[in-house]
Amino acid sequence: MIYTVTLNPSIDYHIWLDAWREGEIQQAKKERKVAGGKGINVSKVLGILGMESRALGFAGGFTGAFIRQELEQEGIVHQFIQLEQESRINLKIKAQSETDISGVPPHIPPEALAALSRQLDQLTADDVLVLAGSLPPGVPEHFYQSILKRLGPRGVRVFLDASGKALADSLPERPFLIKPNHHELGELYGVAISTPQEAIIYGKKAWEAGARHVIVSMAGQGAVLVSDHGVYTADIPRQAPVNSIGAGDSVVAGFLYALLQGQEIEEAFRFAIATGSATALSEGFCTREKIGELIPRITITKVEG
Ligand SMILES: Nc1ncnc2c1ncn2[C@@H]1O[C@H](COP(=O)(O)OP(=O)(O)O)[C@@H](O)[C@H]1O
Ligand SMILES: O=P(O)(O)OC[C@H]1O[C@](O)(COP(=O)(O)O)[C@@H](O)[C@@H]1O
Repeated sequence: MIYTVTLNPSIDYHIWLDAWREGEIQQAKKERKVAGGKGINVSKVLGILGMESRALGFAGGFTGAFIRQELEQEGIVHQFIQLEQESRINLKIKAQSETDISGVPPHIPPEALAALSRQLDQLTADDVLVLAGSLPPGVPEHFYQSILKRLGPRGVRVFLDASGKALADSLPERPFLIKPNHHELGELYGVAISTPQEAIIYGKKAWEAGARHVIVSMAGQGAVLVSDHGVYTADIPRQAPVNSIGAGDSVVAGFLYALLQGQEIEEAFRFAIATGSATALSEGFCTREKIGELIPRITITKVEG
């Protein structure tokens, strides 16, 4: 079974304005409220691809009830631990440019954290675990690292989408995949990364530090992959994004799906990037049709190894 963990899920409240005008009352043109958070998005995209997963994490209040209900409507099995405090609401304002405001997260009490750890302790070598997204208050910064330490030696493959210290500390525990974007990878090494060549240099450092596959996503510039199988770049068709929310999560889901389908690394990377781009070029998430359309338009080049 694939388990996704979203410690800090949200209602993503997307709102479209003609233009952002500070200090004024404005009428929205359109709005959309969806269950969000990185692990949840991975479960949703796996669902679109026809692959079952189980969503874990914490959820509370009316926002938590909304998140659970939406997952049920989409046929995604979940086992969220109930919180007394409300899950957050993240605002995504689409005007001349996109502005994201992340809501205040709930505090996670120790007993909720212990309940999640008990769920994760049931996993075996047949399972894949996706740990994705920010850590709400109450969750120690080394939480992802400690899960990797416990489950890695049992043969559980862990896909990790984290940033900052939570990512840095996890690298020696050999996560199967990490997927920082170029800003997050730059932050990890205290540099600014703006080209695929630079992403390769620092992606290799993360690989040397222990991550077995490093996909550095670079929004409209595509991505690079550093792995035991070599170093690859993915060039994508240049187009203005329709929606970039969830594009990174779609890359993680696409890579996981393709590998479990038995695809070789190069084709799995192509599929992952097609999945990310299909989401970036759609209003909601990718569709199978859009992914199929994009696959032949993505150029994968093996640059080393
Ligand atoms: N403008 C775009 N055109 C085509 N694909 C895009 C665009 N923006 C993002 N993507 C796709 O989505 C992937 C993830 O985007 P990115 O913004 O790097 O991730 P994150 O959402 O984690 O910040 C990219 O590798 C690319 O495949
Ligand atoms: O847990 P974080 O890092 O605050 O991210 C949560 C936000 O990221 C998302 O999962 C989207 O992530 P990506 O755009 O990186 O794929 C949103 O649904 C959510 O609002």
